[in-house]
Amino acid sequence: MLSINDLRASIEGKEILKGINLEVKSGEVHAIMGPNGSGKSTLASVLAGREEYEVTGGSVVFDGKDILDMAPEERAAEGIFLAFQYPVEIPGVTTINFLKTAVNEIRKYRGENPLDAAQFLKMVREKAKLVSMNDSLLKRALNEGFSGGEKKRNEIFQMAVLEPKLAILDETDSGLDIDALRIVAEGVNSLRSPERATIVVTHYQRLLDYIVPDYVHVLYKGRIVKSGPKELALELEEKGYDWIKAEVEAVG
Ligand SMILES: Nc1ncnc2c1ncn2[C@@H]1O[C@H](COP(=O)(O)OP(=O)(O)OP(=O)(O)O)[C@@H](O)[C@H]1O
Repeated sequence: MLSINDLRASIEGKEILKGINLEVKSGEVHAIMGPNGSGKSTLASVLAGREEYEVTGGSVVFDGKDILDMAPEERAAEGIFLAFQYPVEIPGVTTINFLKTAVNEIRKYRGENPLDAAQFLKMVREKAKLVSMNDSLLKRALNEGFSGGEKKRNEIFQMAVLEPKLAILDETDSGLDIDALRIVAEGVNSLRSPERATIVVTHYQRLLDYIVPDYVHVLYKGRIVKSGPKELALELEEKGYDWIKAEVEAVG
């Protein structure tokens, strides 16, 4: 589904990603961990097409198409969802209207008819139930005055409504409490299916107790320096990152 080859990216002339290689197949959940400043959020942002980052080499192929030349909206329409670390507030636009526009833009891109109000509401009610989203939040302006946990739930709800093929969750610095961890985990698990995949970027080993990943990767100095099964996250929790750093330095 997703094939990242020798991906390099810079910000303000500084190279942050120094040759990332990663294969994600449908049905899989991949966790990306690593010390502070290793490039995790940069990777998530580059995959989502955020413009501050300059891609200086490599390729990212999603469902057979190179996405690096696509605008973020096109990537979304192709089925990639990035839950932003700090979701934006849009005063005056309700969550539900925002989502209706987003869903219908994606349908248009795919050559499908837009959903009418009744069809959309029916779908939204089902999804809201799935992620225990409170009705009153849907009618409030997008993210305005939402607590951290409410924003998080809203983000996961957006993901449920948009039904992405690939969800990229960046939870490196989002201050998740136990409830928010559960919200994220339940959302991801409820969307787990053989046709979809998830990449979860996180510092929280605990999150991986709830979202059990198929693979764990450690990013360090802009490269994936170690990959392993879910047990690798436990080993990291116990031993920290120093042993991995030492291994990398020893190899040069
Ligand atoms: N806008 C920016 N301007 C300059 N440097 C940046 C910018 N954004 C990121 N960087 C640098 O890129 C490097 C990687 O940052 P990134 O946020 O991707 O790391 P991370 O692995 O997600 O870190 P953390 O675990 O601390 O969230 C850091 O050294 C950071 O200072």
